Amino acid sequence: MNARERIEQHFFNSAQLKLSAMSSLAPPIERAVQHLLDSLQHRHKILSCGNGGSAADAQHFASELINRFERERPGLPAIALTTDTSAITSIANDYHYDIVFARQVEALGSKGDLLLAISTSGHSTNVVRAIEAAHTQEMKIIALTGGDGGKIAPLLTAQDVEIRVPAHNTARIQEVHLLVLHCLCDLLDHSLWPEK
Ligand SMILES: O=C(CO)[C@@H](O)[C@H](O)[C@H](O)[C@H](O)COP(=O)(O)O
Ligand SMILES: [Zn+2]
Repeated sequence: MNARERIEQHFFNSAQLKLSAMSSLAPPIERAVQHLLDSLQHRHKILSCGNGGSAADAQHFASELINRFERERPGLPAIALTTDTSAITSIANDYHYDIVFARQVEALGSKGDLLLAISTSGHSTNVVRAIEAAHTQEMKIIALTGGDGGKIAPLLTAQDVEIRVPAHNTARIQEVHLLVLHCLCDLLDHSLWPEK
């Protein structure tokens, strides 16, 4: 394949996955919005985490809540657990990288808050540990996963929501995760501030 063909293949595969995943992902996305609304309407907050590209997604979502998505509205409470390099480096240095998010969940999370946990494989140990810590704090989970859901899927309870992209390629899964996050932002805006 030449460069042009490779580019076209990426566009095609990404678009095809998004369309084929639409009907299976819409119901868990709707449930996730209900969880977000429940937390935000009761003045609780959203914590988000992930590694690599998913760290960027966790920050992307938190910034869209704190600042804005497409509509003028008040800021919403969200904290990306990927941004405080002093906290992350000291936790990893003094204890272990596996608990960089869990420690922050213990410190910042409380009952009624939500954890947005993002892992394309479902196998990142620090995300798994964050979910366990969130359950201890009586927080619900919205998990964005892929593949077979990895170690995250069996950890989730009936109170949680898993939005699992039916694919195995990390980049393709991330591309759908970003679309899911934008759906969540849009639905939140339209539920909390309906057009008059
Ligand atoms: O963005 C990419 C690949 O597209 C990478 O940075 C990727 O996020 C990293 O390898 C992550 O460590 C993968 O973690 P996970 O999605 O399996 O939890
Ligand atoms: Zn990436």
